[in-house]
Amino acid sequence: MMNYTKAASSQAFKNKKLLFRQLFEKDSSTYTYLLADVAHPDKPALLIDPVDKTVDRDLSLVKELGLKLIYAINTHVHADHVTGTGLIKTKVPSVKSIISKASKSKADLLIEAGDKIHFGDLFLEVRATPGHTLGCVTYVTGDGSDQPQPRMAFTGDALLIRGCGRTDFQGGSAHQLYQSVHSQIFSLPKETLIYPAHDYRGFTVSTVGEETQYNPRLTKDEEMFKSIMENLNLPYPKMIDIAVPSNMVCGLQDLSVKPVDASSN
Ligand SMILES: N[C@@H](CCC(=O)N[C@@H](CSS)C(=O)NCC(=O)O)C(=O)O
Ligand SMILES: [Fe+2]
Repeated sequence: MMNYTKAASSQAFKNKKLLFRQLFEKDSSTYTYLLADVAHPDKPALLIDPVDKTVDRDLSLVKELGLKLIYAINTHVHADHVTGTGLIKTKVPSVKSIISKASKSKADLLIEAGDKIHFGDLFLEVRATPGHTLGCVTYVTGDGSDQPQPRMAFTGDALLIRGCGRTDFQGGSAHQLYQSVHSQIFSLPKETLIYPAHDYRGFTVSTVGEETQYNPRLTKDEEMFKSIMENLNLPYPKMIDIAVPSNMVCGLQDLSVKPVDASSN
């Protein structure tokens, strides 16, 4: 009894380090995620997939919670909305923008599979999950007894709840997406929480266990998956011609401030 109580309270303490908020932008049905290590004196924080339209809301929340925003991160070059990462840098210049090297975009830090993004004593691990776009990555909270449990996977558009990202533009490939999800996401522990970049039906969170059992696309074999993806017949995102070129430069195309190119540092 004593041991159980001690173990349970110690686990709860470990989880208390992480402040987590799921935020929503309604026009593009995009989720932005705020994470911070609130046990660290600086309360360092990061935002995953902020949207330009909701940057002021997100920065107000960061301020109200007494956090120090250090990173503004994208899972991929979005096609349906303009990222807020560049705009955030114009308002909080110390923030570093992050995107994958494989996206061929500009940002302060260009990350690759296996990289770790540290904020305080917590970190995100980078997993390459191409297929929706060539440069898609999934960010997974750290593995280890001092990291939040269960782990959380921020899958961008690679894996959506009971769905997945389309594969018909931006270097998309159904074969690649199938392999990415199975090898990099479905291989995580069943209790891992899935937090996607979008939901169009009101879902907020899933788990690896749920998606391996109920995802109507990714539970099929690869040939069936490819056939499903070829027949989605989705209209192109309304903003694609504005969003993609803009997101290649952190959403700053129409502003005078340009982001720093990490490769020139
Ligand atoms: N109607 C929306 C775009 C909807 C869309 O294409 N969503 C993408 C993710 S944003 S790149 C997607 O992959 N959807 C998969 C699906 O099965 O819905 C707009 O015009 O912006
Ligand atoms: Fe996308």
